[in-house]
Amino acid sequence: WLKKKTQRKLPPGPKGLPIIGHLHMLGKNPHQDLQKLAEKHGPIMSMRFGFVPNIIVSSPEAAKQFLKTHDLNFAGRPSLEAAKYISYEQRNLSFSTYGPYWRNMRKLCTLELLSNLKINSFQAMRKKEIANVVDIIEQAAQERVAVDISQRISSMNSDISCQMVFGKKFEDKEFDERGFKGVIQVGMQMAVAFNLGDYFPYLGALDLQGLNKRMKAIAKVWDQFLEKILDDHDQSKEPGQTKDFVDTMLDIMKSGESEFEFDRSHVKATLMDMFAASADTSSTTIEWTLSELLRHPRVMNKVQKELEQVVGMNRMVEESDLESLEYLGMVIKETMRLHPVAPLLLPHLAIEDCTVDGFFIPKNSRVVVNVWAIGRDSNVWSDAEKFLPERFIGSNIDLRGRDFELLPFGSGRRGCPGMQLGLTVVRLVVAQLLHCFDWDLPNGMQPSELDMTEEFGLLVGRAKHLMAIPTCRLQRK
Ligand code: HEM
Repeated sequence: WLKKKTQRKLPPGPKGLPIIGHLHMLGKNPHQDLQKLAEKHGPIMSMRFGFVPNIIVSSPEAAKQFLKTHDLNFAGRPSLEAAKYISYEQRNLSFSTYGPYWRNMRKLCTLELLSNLKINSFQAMRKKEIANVVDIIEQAAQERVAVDISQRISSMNSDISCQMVFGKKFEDKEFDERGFKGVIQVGMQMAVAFNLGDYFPYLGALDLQGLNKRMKAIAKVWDQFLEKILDDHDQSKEPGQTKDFVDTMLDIMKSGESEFEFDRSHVKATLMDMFAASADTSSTTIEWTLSELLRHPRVMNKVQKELEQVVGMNRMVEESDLESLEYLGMVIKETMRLHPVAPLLLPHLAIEDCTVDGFFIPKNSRVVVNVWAIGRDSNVWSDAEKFLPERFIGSNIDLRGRDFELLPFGSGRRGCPGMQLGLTVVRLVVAQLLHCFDWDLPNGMQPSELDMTEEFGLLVGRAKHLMAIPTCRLQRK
């Protein structure tokens, strides 16, 4: 047994320190630090953060091994302190452990919220929300003032997600003195904060940083809000009224016919998950796309020319136009290659011991796929650091999880179930904003001067808000 054990070859990795392992090697941007380390130690790298073994995956071939060949074994999720406190003991979809509950809940969400049929049923609502933003930007265009694109897009997406998931949108004042967005942001910040308990499990219960206490407090505010939504749905039962996602979840819960445990806490965890997973992912991708377009006026003009040809200058963009906007599709792919909003995906967990590429991967290792590093790998992409949408002309490479060199939505069992919805919103908003307006950077800033610094968090967005001055392009009737 001893011989067998010592023969097991772990993936290579840097030398760690006692107790903390390799934690000291991660700075403000872990995806960038891990990329540099992988260049030295290889695409399957072994590291230890505190007491927790991690496997860092940084090439398309290696990603394929973990997310396709051995997908089933790596479909677990680690139990993180934040997931425990703000997602009802991991009853949500994103962080639930792999098993029948996760499978059934994923099926339910796909069918009741994320299928093409459901996505299309919210088309009119999206159109209205985007038209509201276009109105506001038109006003700014008349006044020749800069628009805070980051803030506008984020709040519009939050309204779109609210209506899809909760059935209506909310005013800040309906929530707490910090406002709707404010409370969500506090929760998100705590979720990504460095939590000792995630790396030294025995310390978790001691809550030395006081983080768990603060997370419990924010979870309470969330819970009251979600309870109110469930109560409102329970009370407004008018015959013939169309059912929304909350109604459907409540019906299933009350019927008692679900094949899995399903009470109020499961409903609340899932609602919150769907909201959190859908709002900021799309808006951050839109922000990066517009940033790259402002830095590359040639590309921006080309997208606008395509819009002129496909849509014409007499009307706004409709969702039915999106499939014909081929160049726009390439621009989105190129943006997601350079700026995947979840650069390390969500952490996966090895359910059993496994051998990958001759390396032994112990059970319970966390698997981190660095799709940011893969997207910028010069062995995979020529001129990897350049923004060149034309690289996709005549190429079959797609971003839906089939091609492992481009994985902004992950791949396999745990791949993003909201991809179709996300891509619809991203393409529609970018197309509409470029069709209705020309954009200039404020204060005579040159395109090459636009700051593209990233800020690492639950998602990786721009460190600074994107500001630009609009000029009306389309005469709206
Ligand atoms: C541009 C938009 C989006 C991007 C880039 C994105 C990206 C991702 C990524 C990278 C993952 C992790 C995959 C993994 O761990 O292997 C993920 C998971 C997930 N996404 Fe998205 N996403 C987007 C939009 C959405 C939307 C609109 C929803 C709808 C509610 C959604 C729901 C989810 C859920 C529930 C999971 C967890 C799946 C599971 O663990 O089974 N996402 N997404």
